[in-house]
Amino acid sequence: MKTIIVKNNNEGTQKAFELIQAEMEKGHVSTLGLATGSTPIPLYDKMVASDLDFTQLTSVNLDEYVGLGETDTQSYRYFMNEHLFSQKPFKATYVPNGKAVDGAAECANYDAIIEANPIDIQILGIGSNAHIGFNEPGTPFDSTTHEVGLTESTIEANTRFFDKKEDVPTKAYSMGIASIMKAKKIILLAFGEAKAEAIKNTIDGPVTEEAPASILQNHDDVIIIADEAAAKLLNK
Ligand SMILES: N[C@@H]1[C@@H](O)[C@H](O)[C@@H](COP(=O)(O)O)O[C@@H]1O
Repeated sequence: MKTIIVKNNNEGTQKAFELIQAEMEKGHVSTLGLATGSTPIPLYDKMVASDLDFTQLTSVNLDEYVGLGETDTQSYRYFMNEHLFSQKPFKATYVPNGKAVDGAAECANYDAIIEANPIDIQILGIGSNAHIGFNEPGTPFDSTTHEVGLTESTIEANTRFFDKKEDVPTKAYSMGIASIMKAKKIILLAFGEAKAEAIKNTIDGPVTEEAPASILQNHDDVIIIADEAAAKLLNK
């Protein structure tokens, strides 16, 4: 696990962009694993502003709210279309279908998509309880795509994107931890003090299902880019 501590979000975003660009220039990227949340927005802005060509690449996103579809402005599909895909076309883009009628079939279908499109670089944010994707504390490390009941703290944290808390979906489909771990390279971004405890548990803590991101200690190509605020509790 490599940790890069940067001054701020701007510097961290630039680093992440350069890493992606370098891998693309080496011809190492066919599939990008993408994340939502506010953290990667500046990275997507940079990708949009760049002259990188994604038309030969496939993207696979981590998660989607159960019940929300492409036209719902809070869906992760809408988010990705808005921030990236409508401006930088990809060959194919995958996000779990929140409107699927048969949840189990949707999860199996998404696993098949991940299998057919091995992820070369996975971008991750992190929840304040160290969740990755929507894999909340307690999620088995051997999980594949599954339906998740969101924790109160995650619902609370995501309320800012909705008019009111009651509008936040209580369930989501998420790529599992085992699937995330199969990505060849993982870049996790963490900015701001609200992520400090999660980053400490991820890097310095034991590998435990109580801190889902701690499993990344067992992956051989993980780069954590944290700003000083998110890194402030780390052992020196
Ligand atoms: N499912 C997403 C995660 O993928 C994301 O990492 C997290 C943190 O979001 P933010 O980057 O806005 O802090 O939010 C949601 O829970």
